[in-house]
Amino acid sequence: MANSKGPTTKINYVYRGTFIHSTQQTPLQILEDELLGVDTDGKIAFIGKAAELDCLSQTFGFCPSEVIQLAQHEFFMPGLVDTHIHAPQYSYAGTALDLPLLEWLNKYTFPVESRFKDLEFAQQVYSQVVKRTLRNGTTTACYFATIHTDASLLLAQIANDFGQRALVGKVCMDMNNSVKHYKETYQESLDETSRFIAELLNKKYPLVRPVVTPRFALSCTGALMGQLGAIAKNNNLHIQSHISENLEEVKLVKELFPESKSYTDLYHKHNLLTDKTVMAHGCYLSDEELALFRETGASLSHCPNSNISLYSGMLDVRNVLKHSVKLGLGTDVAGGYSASMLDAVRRARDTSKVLTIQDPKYDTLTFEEVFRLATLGGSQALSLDDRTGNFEVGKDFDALRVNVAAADGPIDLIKIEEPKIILEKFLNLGDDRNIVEVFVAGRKVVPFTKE
Ligand SMILES: O=c1[nH]c(=O)c2nc[nH]c2[nH]1
Ligand SMILES: [Zn+2]
Repeated sequence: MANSKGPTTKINYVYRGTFIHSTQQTPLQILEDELLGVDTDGKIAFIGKAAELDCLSQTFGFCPSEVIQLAQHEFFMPGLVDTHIHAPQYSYAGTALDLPLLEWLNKYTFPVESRFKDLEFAQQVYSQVVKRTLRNGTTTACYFATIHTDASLLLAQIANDFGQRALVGKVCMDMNNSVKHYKETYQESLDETSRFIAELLNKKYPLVRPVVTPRFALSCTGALMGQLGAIAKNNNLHIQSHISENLEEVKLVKELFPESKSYTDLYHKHNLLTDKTVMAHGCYLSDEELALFRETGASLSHCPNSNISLYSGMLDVRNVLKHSVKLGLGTDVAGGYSASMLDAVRRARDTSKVLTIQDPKYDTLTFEEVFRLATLGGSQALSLDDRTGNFEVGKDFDALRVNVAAADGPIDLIKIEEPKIILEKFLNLGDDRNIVEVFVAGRKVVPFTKE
């Protein structure tokens, strides 16, 4: 509906066609033959019926002849939100999928991440991952970088240059017994985290923010976790980490921190669970732990490709939702082998179906619900839902223009289909060839204007 207050800024452009998004009330709202106007600040100024064109054009001061009409098989959907992705690991995505988490970290991840001291290497990989994810419709990404401050700042700069909304974390780890050169001292970790935050905030990038990033409990001393919690609190920052991904990890955390009631309690004691915290995985959380997530407002990132690829486990998403814990989807590159959030959508559905195979009474997630997790759910999990996640008036226009019938694309349509079918086909069969334009905060960022 139109903004009753009328225009405060000028309209930059108006699209006419089908808009599909989720709301708190419904996982799938299909708006057919609608008009959506974006103002010069990149915000959604109005959304209303095309039949009201004359009225809207007068209220918002745009010219009806400048309205851009979507084609038959096109629609707009909100940008995809990747709530958990390791940018440096993109360098080996699609390989190294033969080991469970802890062995995988020691054999592949830590040696590769240690190379990001080299800024030229970082520049190459970070440009690739930002471009690849944007092209695949990730308008918001929550990135882990490495322990290297300057390379992490470079990732933030690249995201800003390409116009991606991003949270960027310099990884903190003062414990690593297997790859000894890939860790910091307690003091280095704190000093470099403070430098990272100060330098990144000083850049005043409009869409890129720092996120405090203790890697996980097995990489951080209690003292470091506690201080990182304090830094996040003092600067009102996001926090990200991993939790309860793999049974061996859970067992070791219990042995290393016997005074804590649970893995979740350990993070809670160190001030790491806030309403701006996102924890990846959570496959083995108890109901009591989920209740603590709910109480603190912390969220989970479900990374189904990674959970299968690293033999970790399967998250019971239905139970997480039942506990009213905020939840988004993540690719978790490179434990997850695909950088595309469309893959995360498919794997989330597959995992839910496997749970139903194991227990036929299990209530499988619908494609509509998974669509919501990949968009609005992700924005809620990152506490960015006041800015993005769906097509509410006042939010930034973060959107994908999708053409399911794109020439040379992966989808064959036999006949004209209704929008719901078209969305389902795109989610299950589509790829970047179907994503003809990507907008972040109203700016067209795909196709790229620079290489
Ligand atoms: O999937 C994961 N990827 C990682 O890099 C990592 N580090 C700790 N725990 C982790 N889990
Ligand atoms: Zn991860």
